[in-house]
Amino acid sequence: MINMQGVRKTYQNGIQALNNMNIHIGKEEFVYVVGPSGAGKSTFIKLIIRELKPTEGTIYVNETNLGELRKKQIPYLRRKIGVVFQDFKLFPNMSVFENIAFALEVIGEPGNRIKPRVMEVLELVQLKDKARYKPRELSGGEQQRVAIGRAMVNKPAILIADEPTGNLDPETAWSIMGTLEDINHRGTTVVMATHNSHIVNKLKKRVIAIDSGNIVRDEMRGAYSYEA
Ligand SMILES: Nc1ncnc2c1ncn2[C@@H]1O[C@H](COP(=O)(O)OP(=O)(O)OP(=O)(O)O)[C@@H](O)[C@H]1O
Repeated sequence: MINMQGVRKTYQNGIQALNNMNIHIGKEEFVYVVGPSGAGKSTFIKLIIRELKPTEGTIYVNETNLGELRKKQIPYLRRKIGVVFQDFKLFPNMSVFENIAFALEVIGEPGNRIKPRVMEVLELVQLKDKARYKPRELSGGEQQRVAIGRAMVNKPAILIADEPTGNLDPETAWSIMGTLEDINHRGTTVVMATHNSHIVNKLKKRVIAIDSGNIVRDEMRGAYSYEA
């Protein structure tokens, strides 16, 4: 599903963000990526979604070698990967429905298929009754669920979440985790970068710990840190 071999990323300013990453994430796994600020977590995620190219090494996502991907093929990769961020990144002037539908419109989905699929997704993220609301009329947790809905509308094989609970209170964060678990149980691989030690330690999953650009720990049902 996601395979990195000998991946190194050095930014133009000379900072080596990742050194020799070797990792395999299989189908339907749920993985936390943890590590201190500046460890390389976002760089790892940006490489998977092909926002960045590695300086060295090979990355496969869904059997696609990203190094052989041409620029115009990137949108096809992005359909296989849903992405959610800490700050939701919703369109403020569009309703919940329109925010989700937009992801289908840009890939040229026929109009008659859009409404039924958006309704399915609203059901998945439990926002059917808020379809006409604008993002500013929603709580942070609801906004994050819209972002998750938008990420899932193309039925991607992989959902990447970069600090998805970062702006949410603890209770809302747990409800978002419930949504992510549900998505994972339905067959989507979930990769979540997080600083939320409470969630990682309570809701046990595979933990990949990165520090100074290296994988320092990779454990099934791992903890946030060694001490935890
Ligand atoms: N565009 C960039 N140009 C230069 N250096 C960068 C760039 N983006 C990140 N870095 C550097 O690369 C290293 C890894 O950064 P990265 O954002 O991947 O860390 P992170 O683990 O996601 O941190 P955080 O938890 O704070 O989000 C850091 O030293 C950072 O300063």
